[in-house]
Amino acid sequence: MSKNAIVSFKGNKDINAEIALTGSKSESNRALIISALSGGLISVGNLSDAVDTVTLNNILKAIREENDPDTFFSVDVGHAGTAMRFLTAYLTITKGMFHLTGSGRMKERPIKLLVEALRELGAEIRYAGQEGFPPIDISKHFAQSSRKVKIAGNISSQYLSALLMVAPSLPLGLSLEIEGELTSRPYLEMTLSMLEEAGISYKWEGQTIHIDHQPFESCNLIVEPDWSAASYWYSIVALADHGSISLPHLKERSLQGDSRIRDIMVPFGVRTSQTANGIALKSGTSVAIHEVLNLKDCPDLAQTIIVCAAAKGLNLSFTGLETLKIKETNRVLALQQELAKIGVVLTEDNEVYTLNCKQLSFPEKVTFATYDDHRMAMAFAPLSLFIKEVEMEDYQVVEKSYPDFWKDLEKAGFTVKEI
Ligand SMILES: O=C(O)C1=C[C@@H](OP(=O)(O)O)[C@@H](O)[C@H](O)C1
Ligand SMILES: C=C(OP(=O)(O)O)C(=O)O
Repeated sequence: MSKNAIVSFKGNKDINAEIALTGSKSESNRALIISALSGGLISVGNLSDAVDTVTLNNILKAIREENDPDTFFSVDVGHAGTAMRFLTAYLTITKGMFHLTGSGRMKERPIKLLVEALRELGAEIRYAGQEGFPPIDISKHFAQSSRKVKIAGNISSQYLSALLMVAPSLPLGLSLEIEGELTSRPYLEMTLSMLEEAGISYKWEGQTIHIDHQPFESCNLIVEPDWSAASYWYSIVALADHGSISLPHLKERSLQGDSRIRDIMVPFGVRTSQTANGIALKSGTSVAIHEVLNLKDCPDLAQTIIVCAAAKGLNLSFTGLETLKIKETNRVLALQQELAKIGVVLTEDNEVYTLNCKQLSFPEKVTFATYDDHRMAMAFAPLSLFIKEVEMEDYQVVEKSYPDFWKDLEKAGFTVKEI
């Protein structure tokens, strides 16, 4: 049974705290797959506490412990998109027969392009439900028939990352041609950097990435703290009267594209400095933003930035939000519905999304729905700096990527009471 919580902030809006963020969910899930592919040669440090990572880790362990290739294995990833996509490719080349499924929402998140690419390489995969969507059945037979595969880049970079991680283990290697524009590019670059750290060489020529069949090298993949989680602290500092937050171990130069939050938040009045121990955020002066913000490279920051801009009454425009519709929920619709509760309208016109904050107002109490989406809860929580009582529905939803989010808010002076 899901539970709600009342989130509030009393006193002056002066915030001062040190917050130790959990490891990046994206880096962790790649590290787990790469380690599994290396046959244990590669170890992983500072793994994320995210439920998505715990789920993937448990699945990989259970598969490793089962050594009868004729056992039919049923695997449930819950809400974890990367786990679904990465496992689809990983299980294709793993001995055994697998039924791969997930939550109700996962069955609405497309997987067709990845399945088609794997079939082209020689995989036998069947849809066990609706064509193009999980659940899928993966047979034990895989004989690579081709090295080349083409895939559209505009739906999800996770398909490409999934293919690239298994590439060194494919007998013929892989030449992956990206068709059209590429969404979430930093995530693809993260995959290649982590493969490189694991001893894998690649060539990126024009639209094609080539990886030959090659062995992994022994190493320890250390996961950095999660920059997407850091984004909620940027929002809090941007909305507080005075904010000073230190985030240990976070590095400005990061594999994570969401580290762009640092530059995006400068005009929102948040200054970042590198310290001996990590980074420090401080509130400063805001400046007007005239350009349209393109979030194609960092879709997971969209909710943080849009809600923060709305609360500041900024009529900003955004592009690059198309993939938000196929994430944990239709995030565009969810934002529209919840922003309406503070009088803000988010319109969509030909892939340009614009905030209209003319009627912005903060009622004494607002109940926000979270749509099974951790980022809805975390993006709207900072509004408790303006709204006396924020009731957050199904507040534990944050555990997907940042289980300690509410505890950390309490450290910074917020009150979080389960009801
Ligand atoms: O590869 C990854 O770790 C991720 C890629 C992105 O997805 P898309 O490539 O589907 O945009 C991002 O939204 C997701 O949270 C994590
Ligand atoms: C989209 C996300 O995750 P996934 O696609 O891995 O479910 C997210 O964490 O915002």
